[in-house]
Amino acid sequence: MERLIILDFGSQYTQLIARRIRELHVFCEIHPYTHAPSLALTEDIRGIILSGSPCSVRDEGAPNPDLSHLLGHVPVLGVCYGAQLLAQQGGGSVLPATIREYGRARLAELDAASPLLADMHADSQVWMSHGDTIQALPAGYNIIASTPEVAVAAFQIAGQDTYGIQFHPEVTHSTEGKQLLRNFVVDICRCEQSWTPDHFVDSAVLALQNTIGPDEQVILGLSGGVDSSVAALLLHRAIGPRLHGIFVDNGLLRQDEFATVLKAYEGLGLNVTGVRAAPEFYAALEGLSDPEAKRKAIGRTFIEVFDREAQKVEGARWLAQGTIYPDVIESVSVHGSSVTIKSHHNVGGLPEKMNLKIVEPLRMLFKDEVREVGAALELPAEILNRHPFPGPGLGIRILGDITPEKVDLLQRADGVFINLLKEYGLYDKVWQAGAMLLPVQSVGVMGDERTYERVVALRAVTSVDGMTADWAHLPYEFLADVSNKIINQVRGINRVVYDISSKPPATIEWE
Ligand SMILES: Nc1ncnc2c1ncn2[C@@H]1O[C@H](COP(=O)(O)OP(=O)(O)OP(=O)(O)O)[C@@H](O)[C@H]1O
Ligand SMILES: O=c1[nH]c(=O)c2[nH+]cn([C@@H]3O[C@H](COP(=O)(O)O)[C@@H](O)[C@H]3O)c2[nH]1
Ligand SMILES: NC(=O)CC[C@H](N)C(=O)O
Ligand SMILES: [Mg+2]
Repeated sequence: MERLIILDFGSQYTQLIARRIRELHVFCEIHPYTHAPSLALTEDIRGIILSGSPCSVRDEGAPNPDLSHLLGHVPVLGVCYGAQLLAQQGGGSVLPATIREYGRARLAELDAASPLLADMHADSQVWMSHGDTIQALPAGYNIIASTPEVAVAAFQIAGQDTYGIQFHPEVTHSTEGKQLLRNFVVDICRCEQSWTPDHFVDSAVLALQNTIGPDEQVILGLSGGVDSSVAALLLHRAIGPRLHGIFVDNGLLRQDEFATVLKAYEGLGLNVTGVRAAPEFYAALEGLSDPEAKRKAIGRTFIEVFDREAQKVEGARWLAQGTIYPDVIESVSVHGSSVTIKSHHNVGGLPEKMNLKIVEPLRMLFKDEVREVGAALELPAEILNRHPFPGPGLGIRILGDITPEKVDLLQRADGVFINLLKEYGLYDKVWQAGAMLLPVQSVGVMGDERTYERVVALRAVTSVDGMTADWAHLPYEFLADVSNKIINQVRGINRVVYDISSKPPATIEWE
């Protein structure tokens, strides 16, 4: 299958480049830049993109992999740091800019004959984010675009399909960025744009059949969420009854979720076992209030439960999970220099004693892509459109330590919120919603009596892929209604607040 490789130098925009390429129906993979020297140019690799970086090429120890076996043999596009690196490796000079450029700039001159810039305009708005600038290009490197501030806004190495650009085509604020990427991917790399959800299904099923031995059984953690359900349908198509789904009641699910989810799976012909393990999770969480400690305890207990269940299935060799790309990105840094935001419960790896290998068919997909694949597999709408719900569940929505009483309180408040969103026809308009139980008590007056009870924060966001999000601008009448119903119906809560933070700087979950 044709693909592009993005070599990641640690830019915050690397994933965005991947998304933009995939929007062009071309598959691409992100690899840490350290893979560059050993990258073998097989026929399926149609082009390479070098990402930006928080480093400066002038820093000692800055990423500086050997690219000589790639340049001239396959189309290469260097973006920002990638462009600076190409210039410096060729013998040009990169220096701190007198004016650092962050944000909007306009191209002033543009070589209309360059295939990279075809159908772009000379005054095109581009987005910049750099402190270094390419002062001098090596011989044989030709400028193809400039801005009033930066002479080398784009260049090409003569006689090669090697390009460098100082601006970021992947952000939507670069108004013709998509055109530039299309020019590179379609005209220069000659990709066929054949990567569609149906194509993904076929190749994923084939890959699973090749990976999983003919007598091997697979255990799959199923949650009722869209990721694991889509993974289940793919695996089911690949290996049929050798797939064994396990849905764990970790005591941190939503109101009535255990029963409703098991029922939804009955209709899909999947073989799913429900395992009630709430006491085990509560025991593991006892006394813990630090968010990362709680996440790790929950992750560990999940593994213990899966392990026990796997031992009941003869021939079980694999543990499948619905891990998707953002889970991976936010939990593990690509090469040690970017920070861990949160440890997602499902990416910690397995203890060796478990003797199971991990299979994650959706590991390279973004959420909206998973939904497209789910639609191609005819996953019922109730699961397909379900809001994401994190594996650690209410455990990371109860700030501080977890007790069954707090879980019960939050389940009821959350239930009121979600049901009302559905009643008002707002559920499908927001990307994710839920309630958080705060470790705060406040004074109220109910029926002329003083109360001193808990606060619930409601969170609803709009998003495309969960990587960035805005708070949902829910109607005031709705907020008034939900606040009133929670306070009247859920004893123990006397105050409701609405979270109006975007991501970044906040995250969607509070822990
Ligand atoms: N209660 C559970 N029982 C079994 N496995 C679970 C449970 N919760 C989560 N998992 C496993 O962890 C993975 C990651 O969870 P995550 O919440 O990211 O995905 P999801 O639940 O499938 O989809 P969504 O993000 O839409 O909720 C799941 O795909 C599933 O394999
Ligand atoms: O399966 C999961 N295991 C986790 O540990 C986890 N933590 C966050 N999330 C979900 O990921 C998305 C982004 O969440 P944050 O903005 O809070 O990082 C949101 O959709 C969150 O609900 C998780 N999902
Ligand atoms: N966005 C980037 O790649 C920045 C590269 C380098 N850190 C600079 O400031 O010039
Ligand atoms: Mg989930």
